[in-house]
Amino acid sequence: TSGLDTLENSLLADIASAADEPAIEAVRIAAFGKKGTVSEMLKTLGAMTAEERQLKGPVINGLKNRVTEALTARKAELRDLAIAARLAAEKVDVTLPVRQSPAERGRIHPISQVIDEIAAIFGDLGFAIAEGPDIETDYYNFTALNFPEGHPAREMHDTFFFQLDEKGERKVLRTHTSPVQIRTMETQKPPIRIVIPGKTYRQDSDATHSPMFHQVEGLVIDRSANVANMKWVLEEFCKAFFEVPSVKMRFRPSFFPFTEPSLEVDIQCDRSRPGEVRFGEGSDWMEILGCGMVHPNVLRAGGLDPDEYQGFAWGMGIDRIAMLKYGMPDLRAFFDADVRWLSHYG
Ligand SMILES: Cc1ccc(OCc2nc(C(=O)N[C@H]3CCS(=O)(=O)C3)cs2)cc1
Repeated sequence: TSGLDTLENSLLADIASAADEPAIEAVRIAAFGKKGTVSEMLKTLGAMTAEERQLKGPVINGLKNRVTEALTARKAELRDLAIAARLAAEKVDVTLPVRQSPAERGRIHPISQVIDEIAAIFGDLGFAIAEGPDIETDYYNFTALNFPEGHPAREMHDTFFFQLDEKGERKVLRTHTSPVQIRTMETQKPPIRIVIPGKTYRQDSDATHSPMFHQVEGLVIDRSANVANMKWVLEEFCKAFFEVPSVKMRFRPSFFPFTEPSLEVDIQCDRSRPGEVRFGEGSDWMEILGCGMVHPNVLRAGGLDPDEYQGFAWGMGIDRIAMLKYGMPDLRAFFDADVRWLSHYG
């Protein structure tokens, strides 16, 4: 039976040296598969005489049992080794400090940053923040602001109109934040000093115009507010916002239905370096806002007597100013909600 011993020793050696589960499975197949060495051995029992089988049977079965036992034990050992290896590989050290990857931190949108800055500057000048509805009536958005019937701004090419509502009222997406000033005059006794940041909507869309954009308007109403006061307030704002000790401003005559006189304001800037704008210096001019003395019809629409009260107002587009301040090429990037872009400016 030396042949049997040799076979058993070589199988046990193969089992012991099987390094992983596929290897031990290969040994099992070599021993107990269809053409397996042990399977073949067991088949020879069938062809033996009764006496022969009596003799060899227990020897072959003994070999089969010992090899099977060794296989099972080694399989279990290899399984445990594989599990231990995975546990080691996938170990997570929960005591490690949190990774501060930038993407995980939220960002304040540049427009919101600019609104906050502007609100803070006027807050320091004694202004309150006022807000109002984005969906406005035709009355508050146009009529109360002295827009005559048939004024082009009332047309569809400029303004988003809603279907007539159940009361036959024409609703619009507000084209400026001015309706809020009317609503404030109706509800608050002068003196009034408010700024109104907010979303405004126009049928406009190209590299420098988005159908939804942001404005900050302001209103001062009391018994003596005049153009000189207006110029001072606007100059203080520009110095603070553009962070310069002095700024040259140019007031050009203009026209708006809700102010008389109306002015447009440029500030001095230097655009000699391509793609860069510096304020408070240079020989170039940049328009940044419009302003004027509140028209008497508008005071009346707010329920005030023009012989008793007067005031001034202004309006500026934030998106453009933010672009200037942060040096952004295209307005549309503001609304793409591209995290990489936002985190660059956040
Ligand atoms: C009751 C009331 C009375 C007066 C008012 O005057 C608001 C004003 N706005 C402007 C102005 O030039 N605005 C534009 C600047 C760029 S923009 O974003 O397109 C809007 C001038 S005076 C507002 C409300």
